[in-house]
Amino acid sequence: MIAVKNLSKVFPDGTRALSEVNVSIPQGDFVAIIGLSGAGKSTFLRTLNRLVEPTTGEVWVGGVEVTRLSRKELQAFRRKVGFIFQQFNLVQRLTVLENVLHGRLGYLPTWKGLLGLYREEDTAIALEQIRRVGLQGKEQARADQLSGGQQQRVAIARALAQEPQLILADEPMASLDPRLSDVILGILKEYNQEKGVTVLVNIHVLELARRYARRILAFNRGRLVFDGPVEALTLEVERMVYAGNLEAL
Ligand SMILES: Nc1ncnc2c1ncn2[C@@H]1O[C@H](COP(=O)(O)OP(=O)(O)OP(=O)(O)O)[C@@H](O)[C@H]1O
Repeated sequence: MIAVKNLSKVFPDGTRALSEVNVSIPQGDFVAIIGLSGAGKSTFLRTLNRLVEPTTGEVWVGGVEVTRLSRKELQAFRRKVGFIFQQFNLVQRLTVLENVLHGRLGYLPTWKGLLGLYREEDTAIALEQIRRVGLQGKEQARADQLSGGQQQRVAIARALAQEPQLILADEPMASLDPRLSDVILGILKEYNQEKGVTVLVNIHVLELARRYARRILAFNRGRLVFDGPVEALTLEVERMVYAGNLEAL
């Protein structure tokens, strides 16, 4: 369960990216976050694990007040949150397996992580996630030898290897061929259904949001303007979400 209360973010240059956002999301939901470019989608997602520090308000995840955690506690919390970036964020010179094993670092003492002293169990989990994303046989390939779609699948496998309670994905298809969107969202959806792990994903293509999500959060200029099941996303609501820039659809 995620609960966000009166969340606002004003960046140091004065840009107000989020205004008084209130929302609660039950465990196991699959949520698409939509809105025009600059609406605050990415900022919202990042405040949930404090990659962006909120200016005011509270974020609760699974009964923990994330906004009150110390640096050390935050580190432990992030172990349970898989974050998938638009630009993959892999270590290019390392292999697929080594990158996915990084998802296990939070489970090891730092010195063992630095020396790459993973347990058998960590390797088994990493290999299982590599299979899940369909990259078996590529374990020893270097990340920089892979296509963009394959690299994003490695990034997803790394996030899943964390055995996360929550997955946050910031437009994970945005830098890929549109035909790969179904592959990426399909993997996240399957994991969500199988494990009951909550997934929040920023999607700017409305049709994809409709197809995969159970619930939609829509932002417009930093305000949450719609929060409901996908069936309630009528044309009227769409107009409000994309107000002032309908041609962007
Ligand atoms: N570090 C920052 N400093 C100042 N302003 C920022 C910063 N990051 C984001 N913003 C601004 O905050 C607002 C919300 O940005 P955000 O990236 O959350 O939007 P978005 O909906 O994710 O857009 P996109 O779909 O283009 O990624 C925008 O006006 C953006 O320019």
